[in-house]
Amino acid sequence: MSQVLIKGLGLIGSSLALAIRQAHPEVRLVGCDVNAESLAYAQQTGMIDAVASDFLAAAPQADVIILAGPVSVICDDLTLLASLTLKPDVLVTDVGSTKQTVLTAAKPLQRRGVAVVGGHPMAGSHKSGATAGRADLFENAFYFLVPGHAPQAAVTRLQDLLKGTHVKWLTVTPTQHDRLVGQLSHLPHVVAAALVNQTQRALADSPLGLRLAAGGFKSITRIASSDPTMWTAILLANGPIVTEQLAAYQAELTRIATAVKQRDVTQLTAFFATAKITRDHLGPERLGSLPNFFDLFLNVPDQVGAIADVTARLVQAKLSLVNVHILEIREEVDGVLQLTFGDAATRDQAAEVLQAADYQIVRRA
Ligand SMILES: NC(=O)C1=CN([C@@H]2O[C@H](COP(=O)(O)OP(=O)(O)OC[C@H]3O[C@@H](n4cnc5c(N)ncnc54)[C@H](O)[C@@H]3O)[C@@H](O)[C@H]2O)C=CC1
Ligand SMILES: O=C(O)C(=O)Cc1ccc(O)cc1
Repeated sequence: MSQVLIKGLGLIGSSLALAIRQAHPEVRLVGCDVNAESLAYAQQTGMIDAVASDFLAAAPQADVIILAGPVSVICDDLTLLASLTLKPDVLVTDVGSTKQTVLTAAKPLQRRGVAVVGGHPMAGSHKSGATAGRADLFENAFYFLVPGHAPQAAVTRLQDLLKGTHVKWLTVTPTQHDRLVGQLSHLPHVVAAALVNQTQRALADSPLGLRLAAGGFKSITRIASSDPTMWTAILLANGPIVTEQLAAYQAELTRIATAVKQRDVTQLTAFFATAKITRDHLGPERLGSLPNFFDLFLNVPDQVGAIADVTARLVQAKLSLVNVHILEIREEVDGVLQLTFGDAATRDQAAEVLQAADYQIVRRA
C-alpha cells in the first residue's frame, strides 16, 4: 500500500488529504503538524490514517511527501529531507505560494536523485486550519506545476495522485510562476491589508468607524483576513518581484490622484471604464477561490434522526443552509456536523437556535 506523508494539515494540506482519499481510498495517509488540535481533528474525522509525531522518522517510510506548511517551513523541510535516506522512488512535492525559493531549496535533494515537483493550487481561502479543509476546494481551479528537473513520470504520478482535486494543470517555470502570482495574489493581499489598516486609522475617531463599511469595502478586503504568518513568509519569499509590482501599483495610484486633482474627466472615465471591461470578462467568483461561506461545527449524538432533528430546527427557524457535511459518525462515537451558511448572520442565528436545543457548537468559522 502506498504511503503519503503530508506535512502541514492546514487548509491546503487537509483539503489535499480529502481529495486523495476520495480518488485513492487505498492510499495510507499520514499527517504531521506542529498543531496538536489540527492533528486530532484530522484523525478523528478520518482525514488521515495515522499521525507522525517525528517528521524525520516518518519521511523515510513515505512514497510521496507533500509539504504544506508556510513557504519558509517548506524550504526548511526540503533542506532537512536532503539529509535523510528516503525511499529510492519517493516523490516530493509542495503547495507553497512561491516557487523560486522552494525550487532553490530543493536543489540538494534533487542532487541526491530525488524527484521534486513544485506545485501550487490557485485556490484557497482566507480561512486556515484543518477544519476549513474540503475535498472540493480546488475544483476547476488552476494548479501550477513546476517540475524543474523532475522526470515526466514523476509529474504524471503526482497528477494521478491528485486527480480527485479536479484541477486544471498548468506547467510553468519558477520565475514565470512568481511573477504571475505576485501580480494576481501577493500584491492584492498587500493592497487589501493596507486598505484595512489605513481605513482603521483614518476612522479611528469616528463613532461607528469601520462598522459602517458596505459590501464594496468588505469584498475588496476579504483577503485581509488571511493568516499573517503565511503571508509574511510569502512576501519575504517573493520580495524582489512584489516590491517591483507594488511600485507599479503606487504609480497607478499617483496617476489617478493627479487626474482627480486636475479634474480630468476624460482620464477618470477611461480609468474606470478600462477596469470595468477587464473585470466584467473575469468570469464567476467561484474560479480560483471559494465564495465566502460561513460554517458551524457541532457535535451530533450517534442516534437515529439526530441530523434530521438539526435540519428540522433550522427549517422551523427559516434559516437557509448552503451545505451539510457529516465529518464522521461511527457506531457509538458522536460525530461532527459541518453546517455551511451563506452569511455570518444566518450562521450565528443558527448557532443560537441549536444551542437553545442543547447542541454543542465545537467551532464557528
Ligand atoms: N490559504 C490558501 O488559500 C493557499 C495557501 N497556499 C500555500 O499552502 C501552504 C499552506 O497554507 P494553508 O494550508 O492555507 O495554511 P494553514 O495555516 O491553514 O496551514 C498550515 C499548517 O502548517 C502547520 N505548520 C506550520 N509550521 C509547521 C512546522 N514547522 N511543522 C509542521 N507543521 C507546521 C500549521 O500548524 C498549519 O496546520 C502555504 O505555503 C501557502 O502559501 C497555497 C494555495 C492557497
Ligand atoms: O482567498 C482567496 O481568494 C485567495 O487568494 C486564496 C489563495 C491564497 C494563496 C494562494 O497562493 C493562492 C490562493
